[in-house]
Amino acid sequence: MIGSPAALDVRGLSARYGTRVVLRDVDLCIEPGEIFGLLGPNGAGKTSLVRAICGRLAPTHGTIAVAGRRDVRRAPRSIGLAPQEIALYPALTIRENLEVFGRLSGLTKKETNLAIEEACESADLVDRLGQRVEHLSGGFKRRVNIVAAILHRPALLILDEPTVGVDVDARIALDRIIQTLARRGMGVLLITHDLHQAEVLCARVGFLLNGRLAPQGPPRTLLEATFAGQDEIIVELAQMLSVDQTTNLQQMGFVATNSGQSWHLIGNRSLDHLAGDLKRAGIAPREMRFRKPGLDSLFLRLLLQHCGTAQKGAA
Ligand SMILES: Nc1ncnc2c1ncn2[C@@H]1O[C@H](COP(=O)(O)OP(=O)(O)OP(=O)(O)O)[C@@H](O)[C@H]1O
Repeated sequence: MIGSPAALDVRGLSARYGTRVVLRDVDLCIEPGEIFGLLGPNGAGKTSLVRAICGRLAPTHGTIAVAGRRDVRRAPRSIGLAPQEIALYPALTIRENLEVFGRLSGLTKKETNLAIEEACESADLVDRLGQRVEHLSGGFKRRVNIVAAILHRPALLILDEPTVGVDVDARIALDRIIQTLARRGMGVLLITHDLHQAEVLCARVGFLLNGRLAPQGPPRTLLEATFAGQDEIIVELAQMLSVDQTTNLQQMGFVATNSGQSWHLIGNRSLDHLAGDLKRAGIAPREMRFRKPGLDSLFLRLLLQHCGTAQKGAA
């Protein structure tokens, strides 16, 4: 892959719907064989970025190249897109579905059959080709959804929430398939709300907030730069807090997630010391634990910073 152009090279991309700016000066490069995790809250602009990459939203500024080509609409075979909604024909078998998608991608019948064998080998679907999609589990439907997107061997595979709604075993199987595809040289843009999946799978991740893609980098590097070896203390509650107790927790530096049942604090503090502070505030935790901060901790911090900036901007 040395010498191959980047699977995706986005530079200074801005885009808008009418007067509403949705992407702001986005830089994003994905090398062949690299899995990049695109993270961000609802409405951040992830779908708009995918639409721009696929040539369906015109940039106001900046450039997009897929596998070295700037005119993506003339090179649709360079991109494979597996949408979040399963886009398959339920009454057809896996093979029949894939034959339709192969032909739609512009492959001949012979090329389609070859591609089906090869892609189904990677996704461990060979023994199931005769099964009707409506009889498959959610995890297997998601596998077929991915295979349908790669029959034409795209340089860039875009996966929009590929593991949403599947159980843990199926998720692990899907993660392996994604890794296999990357090892074969595809650049993968993985859009996910599953921050644990992103941490395990992605060489680099980027946070999209209000149309800006920053920060981005390897998960470990981002976490080290933000938290510098500090611990995260998580306090789980089983009680409703009074206004005073909530204020107390916030003054100790805790922030709430999970509808106020889970409180998080970053810092090197002793559990005994904290337990004393909580007791004095009349708070009896169901559980207290330490862990190393993960991408979910970083996501929470970025969201709080973003909300703070947005509130200051509005004031
Ligand atoms: N066709 C459109 N016209 C006008 N505004 C739009 C259009 N599509 C999306 N938007 C707005 O652009 C912003 C970004 O939307 P987008 O769908 O790209 O976000 P997203 O990160 O994909 O969200 P989600 O995770 O909910 O899918 C949102 O505020 C959305 O309301």
